[in-house]
Amino acid sequence: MMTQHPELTALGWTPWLEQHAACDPSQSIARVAAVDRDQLLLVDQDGSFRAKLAGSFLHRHRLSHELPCVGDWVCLERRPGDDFGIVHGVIERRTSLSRKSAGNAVEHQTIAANLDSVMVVQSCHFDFNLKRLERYLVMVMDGGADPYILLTKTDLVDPDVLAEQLAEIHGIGLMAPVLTLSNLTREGLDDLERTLVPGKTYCFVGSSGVGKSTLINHLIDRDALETGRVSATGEGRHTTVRRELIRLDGGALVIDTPGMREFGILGAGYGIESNYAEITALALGCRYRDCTHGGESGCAVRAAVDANEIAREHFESYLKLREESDFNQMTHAERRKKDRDFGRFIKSAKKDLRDR
Ligand SMILES: Nc1nc2c(ncn2[C@@H]2O[C@H](COP(=O)(O)OP(=O)(O)OP(=O)(O)O)[C@@H](O)[C@H]2O)c(=O)[nH]1
Ligand SMILES: [Zn+2]
Repeated sequence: MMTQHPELTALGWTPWLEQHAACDPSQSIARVAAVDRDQLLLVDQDGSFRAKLAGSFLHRHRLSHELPCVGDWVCLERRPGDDFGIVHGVIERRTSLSRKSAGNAVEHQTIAANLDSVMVVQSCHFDFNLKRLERYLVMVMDGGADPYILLTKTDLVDPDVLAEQLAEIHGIGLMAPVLTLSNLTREGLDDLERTLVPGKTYCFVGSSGVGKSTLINHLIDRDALETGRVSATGEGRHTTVRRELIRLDGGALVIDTPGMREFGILGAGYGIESNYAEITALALGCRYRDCTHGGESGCAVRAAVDANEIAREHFESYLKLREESDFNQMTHAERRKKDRDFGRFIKSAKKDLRDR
């Protein structure tokens, strides 16, 4: 049954989610604002409330990435007078940001879901590093969100240094929009705020100390910070859950989780792009964000292979690895289907390469 939920638009609800939601007509929809062990803090048009996962849901979903994370949308049952909502399902994620658990290819942890854009933050003072920037951009794009590059602490470097860094970013063909700012002088803060679209969801990733917290504090005013803390008394105990999905005064949504902060360190061991840095860097220059390099127009990777700037075998092994990586991130049903489709695609991509 198709229902519209205009009341949820301000929280990030979209037609795509509407199409992919498979909630029971008796269930309502809410977004996950924080996860606190076995409890969830949810928000809907009426405000925030707590919820727990239905036993049947836990029984069916044992992998960590199948459990709700901040930014997820869930189907729930909520009876008047109940302290807790009961979550019966997680609505398919449009995008996500995840990291692999060490030593396990299938098990990976989703840090945040349904992000529209991810701002990859580097400080132009000491922290600036193109290779690491590429790695972050690839991780963001792998999860389906649009990347932005944000250089902070512009007050600490000469304008020449900043100009040189911008030239380097453009020089390797990165297509993500670049913003610069100083949390100290607040120069560039207005530009960033203008970039944030109401109803869209953002997060900031980057190494520790680049100024993410300072920036988010600038974006949120004190009032929002206070209301962001939700206290609730239930079952004789008092809990305070720090809300990680924040709605700014301008209407944009920002996800700020501790997991996001660690993302930089833990994400660094990520596999594919370290060996295929040139390819993934080139991929950022492809016309389509979701380019598979399988023959789309404006494909920067194919162009480089054709120009012999990248060895064909190298490209083929990249495709192979990419296939495995994508495969690992899918559900079992998706896998059975994609296994066949992607097999055909790889075959035709290879044949295509040989035929040239
Ligand atoms: N000069 C200058 N200092 C800044 C700027 N932004 C942040 N800082 C300082 O840099 C230090 C680290 O800033 P944070 O906001 O805590 O950095 P973070 O990225 O949130 O770090 P984690 O919370 O560890 O991930 C603090 O002492 C800030 O005051 C800036 O634009 N210019
Ligand atoms: Zn391409």
